[in-house]
Amino acid sequence: MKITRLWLLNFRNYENATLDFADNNLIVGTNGAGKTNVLEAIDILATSRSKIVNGLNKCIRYGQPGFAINGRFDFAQRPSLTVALRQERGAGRVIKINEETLSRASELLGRVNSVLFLPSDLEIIHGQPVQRRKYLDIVISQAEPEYCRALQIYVRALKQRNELLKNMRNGQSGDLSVWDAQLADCAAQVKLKRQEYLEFFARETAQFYNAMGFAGQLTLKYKTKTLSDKQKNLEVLQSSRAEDLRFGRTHFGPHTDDFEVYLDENKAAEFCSQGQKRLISIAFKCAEAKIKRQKLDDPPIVLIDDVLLELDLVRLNKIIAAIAPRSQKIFTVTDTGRFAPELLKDMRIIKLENGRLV
Ligand SMILES: Nc1ncnc2c1ncn2[C@@H]1O[C@H](COP(=O)(O)OP(=O)(O)OP(=O)(O)O)[C@@H](O)[C@H]1O
Repeated sequence: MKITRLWLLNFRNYENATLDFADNNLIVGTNGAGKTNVLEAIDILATSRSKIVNGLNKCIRYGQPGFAINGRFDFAQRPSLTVALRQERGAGRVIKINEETLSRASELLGRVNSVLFLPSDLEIIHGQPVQRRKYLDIVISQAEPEYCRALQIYVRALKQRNELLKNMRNGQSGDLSVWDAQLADCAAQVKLKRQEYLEFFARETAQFYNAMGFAGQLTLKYKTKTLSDKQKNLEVLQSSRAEDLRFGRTHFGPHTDDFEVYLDENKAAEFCSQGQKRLISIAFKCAEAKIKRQKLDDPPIVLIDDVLLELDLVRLNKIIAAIAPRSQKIFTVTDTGRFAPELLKDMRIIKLENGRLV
């Protein structure tokens, strides 16, 4: 799929702008011109969230009551799609696909297929467990929207159980069994999917890392106590009630999962250089693109914010070819000098200045 037109109203530093895209695009502008904001907006149309800030209110142009983003997406084999997202300060999102309002934001998942490369992807390697879980959960949810539903039920049940544990700790009576049953079931579903996707990531990141021309064996370790069997999860939840009651929270379940990345048996977060971590995070994104290409049966739109540009051109070319041979690509750069003429040949150059096309 590809995005052909993006319209931004009061989004970040854009008052009102329309951008048209070709198959290969290079967004050029000085620091702060609004290049990343364009990629963020496209990614919001895919996930209904920002990967850069928590909460869409922060994306509203300063002093304005709300923003709107509108994207038109074309497919090789299907009719085009218009996705519109409007956010008013303090109110929820309204999302429309082809003018029809969605009742839940999660209905958007899987409709727009994109992969966003950001400098902050390094956090996959050395960030907190919650950031890795979030990354994995978003990828799986986009590829398999049913996963998102199991996860939402899990998160809601966990919140209710923790609430009840706190009340019971304060002397109120309560029955944990309803929440235990829901948690045990969803925990098994979440665990199985995370395991499946981490196995895929393990295989693919190792291959992409070596294909970029770097030596070393990349491996992943899924750190979880959650079990694939709901009955066994239920037994653990029941047997850990005393401890949960003492602390007023649930200790067991996929909300405590994590995964670690190793390069030649050394933990990447502690052992690897910044450059190596950057390359490993790029390998993750390449694997993500492959997952989406396979699961969603359509090459994802590849959005690359500066990050790959530290690499030499031979590697850059290799990566671009490996990520998505048939994908639409949108790069951002501060100047075109980094790009060899042969790479620039087929690119649409989009010049930006202070949130305006020039
Ligand atoms: N909510 C907002 N309202 C108005 N302007 C905003 C808002 N959020 C961010 N900005 C502005 O957007 C600009 C940053 O845009 P962006 O991150 O897209 O820049 P960039 O071109 O990618 O820069 P760099 O090359 O440094 O990464 C800054 O000038 C910032 O002040």
